[in-house]
Amino acid sequence: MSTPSEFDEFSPTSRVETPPNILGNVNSSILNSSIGLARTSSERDKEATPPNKRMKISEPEEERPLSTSRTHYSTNIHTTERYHNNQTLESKRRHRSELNSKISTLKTKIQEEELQNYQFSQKLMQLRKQLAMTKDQIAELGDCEEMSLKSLKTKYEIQTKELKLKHEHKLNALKEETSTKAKEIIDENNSKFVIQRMELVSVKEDLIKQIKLQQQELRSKLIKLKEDHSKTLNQRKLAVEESIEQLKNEIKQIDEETNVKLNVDIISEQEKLKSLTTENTRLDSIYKQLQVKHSNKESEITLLLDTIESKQKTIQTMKLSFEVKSQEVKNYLQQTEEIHARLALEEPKRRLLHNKLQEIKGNIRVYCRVRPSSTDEKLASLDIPDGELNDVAKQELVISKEDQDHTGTYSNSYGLVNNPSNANCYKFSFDKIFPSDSSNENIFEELSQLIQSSLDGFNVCVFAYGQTGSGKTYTMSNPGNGMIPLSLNKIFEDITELESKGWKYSVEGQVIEIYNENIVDLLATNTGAAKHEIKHDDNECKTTITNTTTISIESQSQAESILERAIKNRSTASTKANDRSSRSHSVFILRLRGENVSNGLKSEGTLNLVDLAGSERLATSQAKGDRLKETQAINKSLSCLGDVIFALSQQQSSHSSISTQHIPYRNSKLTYLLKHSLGGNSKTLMFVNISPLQKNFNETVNSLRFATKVNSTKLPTSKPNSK
Ligand SMILES: Nc1ncnc2c1ncn2[C@@H]1O[C@H](COP(=O)(O)OP(=O)(O)OP(=O)(O)O)[C@@H](O)[C@H]1O
Repeated sequence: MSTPSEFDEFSPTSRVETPPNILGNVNSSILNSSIGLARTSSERDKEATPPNKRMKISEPEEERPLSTSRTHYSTNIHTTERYHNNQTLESKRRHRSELNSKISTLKTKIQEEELQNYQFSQKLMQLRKQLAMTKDQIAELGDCEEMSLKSLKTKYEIQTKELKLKHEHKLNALKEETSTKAKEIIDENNSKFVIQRMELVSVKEDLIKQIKLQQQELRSKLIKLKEDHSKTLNQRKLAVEESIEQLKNEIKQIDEETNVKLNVDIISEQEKLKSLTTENTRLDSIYKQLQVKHSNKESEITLLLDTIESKQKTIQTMKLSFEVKSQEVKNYLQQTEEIHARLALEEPKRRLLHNKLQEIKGNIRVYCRVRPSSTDEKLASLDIPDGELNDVAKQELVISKEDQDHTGTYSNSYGLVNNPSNANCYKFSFDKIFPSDSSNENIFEELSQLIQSSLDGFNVCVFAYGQTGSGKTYTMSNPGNGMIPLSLNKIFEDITELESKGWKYSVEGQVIEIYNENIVDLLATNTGAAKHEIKHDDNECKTTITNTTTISIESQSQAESILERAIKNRSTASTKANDRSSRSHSVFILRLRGENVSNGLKSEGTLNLVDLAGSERLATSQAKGDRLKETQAINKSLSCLGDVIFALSQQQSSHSSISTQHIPYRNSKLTYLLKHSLGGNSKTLMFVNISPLQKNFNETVNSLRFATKVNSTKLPTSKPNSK
């Protein structure tokens, strides 16, 4: 793309706007002349020659091939084709004539153009000539200008010189004039100054006179002032002297007063000094006394030092004897260790003997416990004839519905048994009978041996049987001294004792409740109704309950808190189901696993502590609805318990060590759970709790009958779960 500046140089507008001055024409003529120099001579000739003479226009060339083609077609092509060809030829001819006319008009146009060009070139030449002329004129003008300039210069110089001269003349005249004027002025001023000076001198003299007068006045004034001042000074001096005198008098007075005071002080100080000297003499005497004491003490110290020396000697002798004693202790300890080792060796023997003793006592033991009465209600007659053992090593209990005066004890024998006519009089015999005044601790003495058996690897089952309110829970779970807390106490005591014999024990606990033949986990943290199934390993004589909480018990205190938790959970359930605790069996299961690191012996025993549901009969309880269902479930499970124990006794009486007799464990959840704690490898203790009240007589008799049935059973000789 061309820039506007390049384009504007040749545009018609730029030509119109350019002013037609001489310089512009000169430039264009110079331009044209330079262009003219660059052109060849032939080109210049062409420009000089008119275009119509120069151009040679040739005829159109289509004419010639048309005549040759026509002769060619006239011989070879068909007539119709020729007609068509003629037609086309005609149209082509017309077209050619049109074209020819167009060409001729174009030619005339070209000629016109060339003519115009020629005219333009002529004009250009004229302009070039004009330009050359103008150049010459300019040169002439330049020369003229130079000449005039020179003349002007000389003129200027002459005029300047003339002017300078004139100026100098004027200046000189002015100078002279000014100097005369100045002289005149100076002279004038000088005369004025002289006059003024004269005047001033006279003024000065006047002034000096005045000053002198004033000085005299001032001097006289000063003398007067000095006189006045000396007078006042004298007066003041006198006044000051007077005041000094006064002050001196005052000082004298003060001096006198101070002297008096000082005298008084000196007297008092002297008195003090006197008292101090007396004190000093007193202290002197004390010091003397102390010196005496000190000498006494010194003699005491020497005595003490002597005793210390003798004591040190005795310490020395004691040290020697201590060394001898410590050696003896070491020997004793060694002996103790040996004894312990021997004890560990003797332990299996001890276990065997202990078990034999338990067997002698009976693998099923029944203890009867009479609850104390707390009301004024009528009591039945209960007689425990002095607690003596009968010919089968049992204690007897005579019970009669006969009225008894409320004496609070049952130790009297009424001779009721000797009266066979008395239909309401019954005699029972058990392994042990605990009267109402027996404490839980007394009862536990009998149970503790079975705890030892459970640690030795036997399955032990402790029941509390009896009607509601007969004291089962009190016997089993009374906080602090129930059979369960005391058993736990005993277990942890024995475990620590057995540690010295090389035994290490682990204790696991579960607490469940059987209510309406359903198992409830009393240690569960969530209240969800998990299903519990009882499973047995008959080879290992082990029983497990699915989905129940098993807690590893490390200490007595932990065991107590577990028991508390179970009791709390049981009471919660009880509240929900209207005193359910009386109508459910609760079972505290303790698994005791022991291992002797010295001899590799292992033992595993289970201790089941069972608080059975109240055993009252349907007729007595007159239960209906849910209560009836509960009572039926209880009765069923309790009678199943009786059946199982009976079957076991039958098995025992057949003298068969191999289990051929069917034992109906499966008939109730309770018996099925206690399968391995009732038969075979087990020891059973049943507490039959009875009420002393006359109104409970029938239930008491029933309980005693059930207990008698159990007591008559002897389980086969058992072996511990030891490996
Ligand atoms: N030997 C006893 N000495 C003192 N109080 C006792 C004794 N035995 C029972 N009691 C008291 O008698 C009441 C009933 O006892 P307990 O609750 O133990 O009976 P229970 O047989 O467990 O009854 P339930 O079957 O309803 O659970 C309780 O208040 C208990 O403290």
